[in-house]
Amino acid sequence: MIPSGAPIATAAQMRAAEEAVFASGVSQDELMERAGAAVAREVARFAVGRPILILAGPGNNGGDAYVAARLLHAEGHDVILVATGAPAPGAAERMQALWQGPTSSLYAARPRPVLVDGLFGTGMTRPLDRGLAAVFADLVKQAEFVLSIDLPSGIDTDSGADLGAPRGIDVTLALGALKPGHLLDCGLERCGRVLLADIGIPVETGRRSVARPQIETPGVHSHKYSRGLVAVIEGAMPGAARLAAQAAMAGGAGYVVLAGDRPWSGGPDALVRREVRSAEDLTEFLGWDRIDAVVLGPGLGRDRRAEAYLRAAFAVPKPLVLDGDALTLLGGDAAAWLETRAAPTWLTPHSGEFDRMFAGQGSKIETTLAAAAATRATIVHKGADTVIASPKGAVRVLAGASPWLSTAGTGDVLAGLLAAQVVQEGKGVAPAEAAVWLHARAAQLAGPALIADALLMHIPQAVSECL
Ligand SMILES: NC(=O)C1=CN([C@@H]2O[C@H](COP(=O)(O)OP(=O)(O)OC[C@H]3O[C@@H](n4cnc5c(N)ncnc54)[C@H](OP(=O)(O)O)[C@@H]3O)[C@@H](O)[C@H]2O)[C@@H](O)CC1
Ligand SMILES: Nc1ncnc2c1ncn2[C@@H]1O[C@H](COP(=O)(O)OP(=O)(O)O)[C@@H](O)[C@H]1O
Ligand SMILES: [K+]
Repeated sequence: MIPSGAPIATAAQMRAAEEAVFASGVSQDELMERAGAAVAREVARFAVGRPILILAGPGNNGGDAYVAARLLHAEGHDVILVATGAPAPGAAERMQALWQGPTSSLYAARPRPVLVDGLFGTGMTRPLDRGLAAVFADLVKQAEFVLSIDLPSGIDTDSGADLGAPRGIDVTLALGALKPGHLLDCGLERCGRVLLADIGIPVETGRRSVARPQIETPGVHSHKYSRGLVAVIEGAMPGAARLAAQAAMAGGAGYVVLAGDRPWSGGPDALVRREVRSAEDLTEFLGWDRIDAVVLGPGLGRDRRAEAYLRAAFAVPKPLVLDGDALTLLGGDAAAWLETRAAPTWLTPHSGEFDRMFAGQGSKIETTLAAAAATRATIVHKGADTVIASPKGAVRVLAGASPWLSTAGTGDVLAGLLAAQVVQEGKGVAPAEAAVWLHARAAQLAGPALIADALLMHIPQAVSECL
């Protein structure tokens, strides 16, 4: 579990925020005392009297560990400290000097029921030494409860890449802000439950974890058109567009039209069908001024007709949600295509589609931000770590959604939900954040072994939790 609506800061942003705190007159020792006290509080809560082993590395993460050890020891806990190297001069060294309890060397350390990992935090620069990684993993395996200070040692702060972190950490206590490493890639599965400690470091950032949205109940003056009309375009695999259309309905659009030429008798009667057989038909239909947003791509196909539909949709100055095959058709030319658009666009690629469209290096947050800037579109880069990025640099991340979402059609549901939020919420990351939250919540309500169709019936419950 990840705290929602919390700031996300890189190692460099964290360092800058700490520097600002020091400049305001707070000493490094004072900040470390706060961090260590936050750690001691959580460890005491979870240890409930069991013996504690604390690992302290050579940097400030180790400094936090020395403070926590001292405070826990002073409270009467049974604490043994393992120092993995002499601390660098500065606050960490001073905190080490204040530790007066029992100390063990790493290789002589015996496992204890409670383990505190203060080896490395935001200063991890390279993979863990193999010997250290093995001992650390063994101590984790044999502990009953493990808490990592700030980040699991062996997770890259900015990307979540695996630098040798063990499995089995129960709680990670993030200090001051979440880091990308709590949310992305391997970090997502190694942190356990993430808690956030406020240690008085204000972090100014437009990057946050996804939060539950606020959704307006329709008012007395609302009517179906004022709540927004979503047009979903059918293609070669019509089931995908049907899922998107039904998700748009459940997500609160006032009117949903499914445009295509496939017979379908099974859908809700409230879903309006419009016959569209060709790109000319589509252009004519999309000229209807009642349409507030268009969804194109789920099950579209990649043939000539699909490409002609894509051109027709691009020519219309309406908010556009592009998913699935539409993204594959754009491919590496996405930025050039999107340059031609005046109305806002949302792209919802999974990582395969994203990689076909964009090159780029760095964390999932950095590559998604770069793609948003290049295309001037808001991008929902899906996966177990879903990253939303806007061209203006806003970022939202949702990590830890139900892994049962990894089944065909759930992305189509997200595209429809997104369009429903676009017609209600407007621009940028807000509708994407709302859609991603509703999608994840519906998946949680649907439970294990869900299929995409089952998500649909749980969307209203998810919406009701946002009113
Ligand atoms: N700033 C503050 O006052 C506050 C900071 N806070 C705390 O500080 C943490 C950040 O501290 P930090 O910057 O000192 O980095 P940290 O993670 O302890 O490690 C750096 C040391 O590890 C070394 N090293 C790196 N990778 C390695 C590897 N694989 N294997 C072996 N060695 C490796 C690296 O060596 P180098 O790369 O320089 O060779 C360096 O010696 C942060 O997460 C939070 O817990 C809070 O107390 C609030 C106040
Ligand atoms: N392991 C996972 N954990 C959490 N969410 C996942 C996981 N795998 C996929 N998802 C989510 O499921 C959806 C799948 O979308 P997509 O791959 O486009 O499927 P489709 O095209 O079949 O509809 C996305 O919202 C994605 O974020
Ligand atoms: K750590």
